[in-house]
Amino acid sequence: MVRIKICGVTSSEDARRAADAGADAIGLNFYNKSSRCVTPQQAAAVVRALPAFTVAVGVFVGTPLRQVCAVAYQLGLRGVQTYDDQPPGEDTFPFAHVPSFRVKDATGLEHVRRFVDAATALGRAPTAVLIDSYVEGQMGGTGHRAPWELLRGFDPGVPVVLAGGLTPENVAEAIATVRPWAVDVASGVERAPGVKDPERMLRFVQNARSAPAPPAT
Ligand SMILES: O=C(O)c1ccccc1N[C@@H]1O[C@H](COP(=O)(O)O)[C@@H](O)[C@H]1O
Repeated sequence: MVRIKICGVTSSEDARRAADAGADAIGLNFYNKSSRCVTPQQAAAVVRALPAFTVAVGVFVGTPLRQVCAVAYQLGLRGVQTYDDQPPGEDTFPFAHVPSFRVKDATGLEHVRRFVDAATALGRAPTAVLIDSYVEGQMGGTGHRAPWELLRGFDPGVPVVLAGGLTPENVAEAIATVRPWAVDVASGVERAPGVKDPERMLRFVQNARSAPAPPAT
């Protein structure tokens, strides 16, 4: 069954609704240029509101490893989603690590493969890789689709999380095309920037669950 992360949750109400809708994970965005950015204090309230079996993942852009780890420990995050081009240097992330890539063409996918190979050779294979669309000057949360056709059959050696422009309307087709391990959505289930729409979250989860199962991992 495909895993589902609803990203950019900014309130306890939205966290509970995402969990009630059936999401496996919610994302807390600490990137200060995002309309979905939360402070660690706001994030703590959101994490407290989650039921026991729904995990929280932190989204960090350009944040030093030490700071990422401090926030993740403090909040009890299950995973960290990062946007750095290099595998973590000296230390292994003591969390599920999901490096994220904005991909526009085959060269971009080759870069992902090389990243995973290099990290694996160092004994630091990521838990999964997230593939998003490439939009000049923006790191994520763009509402633009990733190149699904290019991603058909893409196997970097670790599970793939598909993100970028997913909606309740297109998620089943995206899963059927790419067969990702998980899907991740931010803007596609919002009614305003940073505010989730309960009905869209529910339909997103239902439609994702009705799509063909991804390969077993
Ligand atoms: O959501 C953001 O504002 C954001 C900012 C910087 C990095 C990542 C961000 N979000 C991630 O982007 C994907 C795709 O977003 P969308 O569904 O196309 O709106 C989202 O799932 C987050 O993981």
